[in-house]
Amino acid sequence: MSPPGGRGGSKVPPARKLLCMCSLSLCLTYLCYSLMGGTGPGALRSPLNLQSSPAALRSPLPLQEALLPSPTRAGNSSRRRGPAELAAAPGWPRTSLAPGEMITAAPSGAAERDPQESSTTDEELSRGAGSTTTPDYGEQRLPQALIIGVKKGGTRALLEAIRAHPDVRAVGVEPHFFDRNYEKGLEWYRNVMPKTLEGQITMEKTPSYFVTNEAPKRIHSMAKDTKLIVVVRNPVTRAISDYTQTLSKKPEIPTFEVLAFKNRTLGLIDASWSAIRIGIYALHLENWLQYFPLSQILFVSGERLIIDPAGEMAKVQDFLGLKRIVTEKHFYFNQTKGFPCLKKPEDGSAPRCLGKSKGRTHPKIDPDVIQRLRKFYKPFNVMFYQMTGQDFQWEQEESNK
Ligand SMILES: Nc1ncnc2c1ncn2[C@@H]1O[C@H](COP(=O)(O)OS(=O)(=O)O)[C@@H](OP(=O)(O)O)[C@H]1O
Repeated sequence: MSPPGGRGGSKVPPARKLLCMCSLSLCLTYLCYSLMGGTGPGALRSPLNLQSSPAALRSPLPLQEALLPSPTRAGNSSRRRGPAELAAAPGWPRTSLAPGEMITAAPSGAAERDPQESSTTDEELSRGAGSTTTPDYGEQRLPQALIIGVKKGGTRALLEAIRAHPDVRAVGVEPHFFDRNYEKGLEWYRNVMPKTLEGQITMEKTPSYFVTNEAPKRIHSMAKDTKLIVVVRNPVTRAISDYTQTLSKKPEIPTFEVLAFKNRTLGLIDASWSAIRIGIYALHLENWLQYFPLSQILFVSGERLIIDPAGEMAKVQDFLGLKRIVTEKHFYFNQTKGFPCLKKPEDGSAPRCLGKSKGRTHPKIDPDVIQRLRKFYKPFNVMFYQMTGQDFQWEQEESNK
C-alpha cells in the first residue's frame, strides 16, 4: 500500500487535469491580484467563483510548466557515499547537541531554546556552527540541502531526525541567510556552517525561506543543484499552530476568529494575514518552480512525520542520496509528549523529545470558522497536489473528523 503522502497517490484523468489546471491557474491569478490590492489588500471571498475578475485575463505564472508530469527524483538514483558507508554504526547518532539548543533531555527539563521563537543573533550563529555536531576537523562548506519550510510544518522534528545520520551535519539555529542576512554575503553564511568531512552533507533549516520571494533566486545563484525539502501540513492546522505560537508570546492579540477575516459577515478571509497566507502552498511553490525542477524538491508530510517518522525519513534519506540509517529503531512514541521522540543514544544521554514549544495545545476555534477556512484552502490544496504529484489528503483527513 502506498502511503497517503507518497508520490503518485492521486490518479487524475488528463482531461480533468487540464480543466482543473485552467481553473486553478485562474484562481491563483486572482489571488495574486487580490494580494496586490485588486479587491482590497488580501481580501478573498472564494477563489473559484471569481474567475471573471479582470485579473483572470492575464496569467503571470507559467502554471502549465509547473503542472507537467514530474520527472524521477534526481536524488534517488545518486546515493552518496559518505563516511557512514565505512563506519555505519547502528543505533543513535554520534552527533551531540550544541549548548542551548532547543532539543531537551526529557527528564532533566534542561533549558530549551527555540530558534524560531526569537531572532538568531550573529553570536548564536557562530556558537551554533562551531559546536553543533562537529568534530574539530573537516571544512566549513555551503549547504547542499536546505529545509526551506513551512513554518509550523514539523521542520524542527525533521532536522533533528536527519541530524541523527552520520553523513549529515546541520546548524542547530536558523541562519535566515536568504531572507534576513543575505547582505552579509556567502562567506558569512559559510562560517555559520559546521565543519564536514568529504562526503558529508551540510544542512540548515529556515522555514521562512518558502514564503520569501527572493529566496529561490538567491539559492539558485549559490548552487543550482541545492536540494530543497519542504515539510507541509494541513494549512488550517498550520494556521492555528502559527497563531498559537504568536499567542504564547503576545497573549493580548485578538482571537483567531477575528484575525482570520477581513469581513466575517461576508465571509471574506484575510489572506494578507501571514498565518493564512503561508498555507497557500501552491502560490509559493510556483515561485520556486521558476528556478528549480520539481525533482529537486522533496515534500514531506508533516502529518506522516508524526505517525510514521521512520517512513518519512526513508524518503528524505533517499532524496539526499544517503544510506537509510535513520530507521524505526531511532524513534519511540512518548505518551506524555504525545509525539515521537528520538531514542536514547548509545552514549548514555537521555532520550530526546522536542521542547515544549513543539506540540503546544491549540486554542479551541469556532467550527464554522474552521469550515470556512477549509473551503478557502481546498482549491489551493488541490492545485498543490497537482503541482507536486502528491495527494496529502487534507480534505479526507478533515471529513473523517
Ligand atoms: N516529534 C515531534 N515532536 C514535537 N512536535 C512535532 C514532532 N513532529 C512534528 N511536530 C510538529 O512540529 C510542529 C512545529 O513545527 P516546526 O518545527 O516547523 O515549527 S517552527 O516553524 O520551527 O516554529 C508542532 O506544531 P504544534 O503541535 O502546533 O506545536 C508539532 O505538531
